Amino acid sequence: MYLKTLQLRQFRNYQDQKVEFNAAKAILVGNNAQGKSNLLEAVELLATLRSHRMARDRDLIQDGAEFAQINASLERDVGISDLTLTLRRNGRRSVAINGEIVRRQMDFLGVLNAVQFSSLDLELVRGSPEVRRNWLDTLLIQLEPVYAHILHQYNQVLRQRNAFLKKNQESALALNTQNTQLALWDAQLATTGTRVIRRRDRAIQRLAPIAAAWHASISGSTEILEIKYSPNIPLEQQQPEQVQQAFLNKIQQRAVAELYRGTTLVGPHRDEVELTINQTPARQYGSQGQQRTLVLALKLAELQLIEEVVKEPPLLLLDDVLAELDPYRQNQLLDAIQDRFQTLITTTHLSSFDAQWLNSSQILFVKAGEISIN
Ligand SMILES: Nc1ncnc2c1ncn2[C@@H]1O[C@H](COP(=O)(O)OP(=O)(O)OP(=O)(O)O)[C@@H](O)[C@H]1O
Repeated sequence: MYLKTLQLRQFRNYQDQKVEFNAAKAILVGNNAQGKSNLLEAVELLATLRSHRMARDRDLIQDGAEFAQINASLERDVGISDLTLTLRRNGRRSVAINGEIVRRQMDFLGVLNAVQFSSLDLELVRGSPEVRRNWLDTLLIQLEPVYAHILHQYNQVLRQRNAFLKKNQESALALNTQNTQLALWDAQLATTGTRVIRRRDRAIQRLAPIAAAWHASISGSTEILEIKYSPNIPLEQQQPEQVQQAFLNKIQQRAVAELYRGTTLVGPHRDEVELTINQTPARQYGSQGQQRTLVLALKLAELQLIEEVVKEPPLLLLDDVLAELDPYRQNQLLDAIQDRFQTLITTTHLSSFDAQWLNSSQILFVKAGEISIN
């Protein structure tokens, strides 16, 4: 797939800016805080309707404006699509394809695919389990757009169940585990949660061998990367009914603690994705360089897996990471990309690129929310 044009209106520090991409690689160069990452964030939003910066919609809208709009023209094997995402201060969003409003967001997801790689991704190794869950969820949204709906349903049930537990936490009418209202929430939590768990499991099963192969190739086979999905609900059985039963059993076991703490302690909101290198947890393993190798392997695996599933190469968004990789890892990445994946790269200095790369790239200068070609 190929992003031909991108237009940003009242988005972050862009007033109204249109960019036409004319090469498989575009390098966005500029000082800090000029709007380079903002542009990549706009593409990421079109791909996933999420921002890895965890921004709220009102942060994405230009200060003082009521709405922001991102518009893109995307070429795929099936033809050209025109994508529009409108963000409003009240949080309401609308999406359109070829000028027609799309009612369900999941019908918009999956048109544009992109893998984002920024220095924040080192948090995949060092950060909390929530960082890894968000990463996996964002990947899944692109592999199976219906997952966005499934996850939304689970989170809704979780919020309502939590509110119920909280409300009754100190109630004089001590809530007991036989409560019928609670039993209804339990059943819904188990049904929606099972859908989340099974999809996360399938995605990791497909991603893990690809990431391990990349990691072996970059590390010269001296290190073995293992990625293991470690669900909060035991997943020995694969059938949905069995997973649901295991879910309900675990709720029973933790019932007293849940009532006491007034919150849901069981479910995929407590899952972990374990990353180990040579059987040692990656966060404890080795240097920053080795942790970067791991993240690079994950990103290359994401690219490959999305390409396998959607049958077209996704875009790659490299936010200020190339300079952080040593020349060997840079070359691994550049070799893998070649001209197959359209790549948008941000940097503060063109000096970190080799001449061949510079010659084959479109160079765009970013200054205070404006983009120029020289
Ligand atoms: N909602 C907003 N309205 C107006 N300006 C905004 C908004 N959100 C962010 N900005 C501005 O965008 C700029 C940050 O841009 P961005 O994060 O893209 O930086 P960058 O060019 O990638 O630089 P760096 O190399 O530091 O990452 C800041 O000047 C910030 O004030």
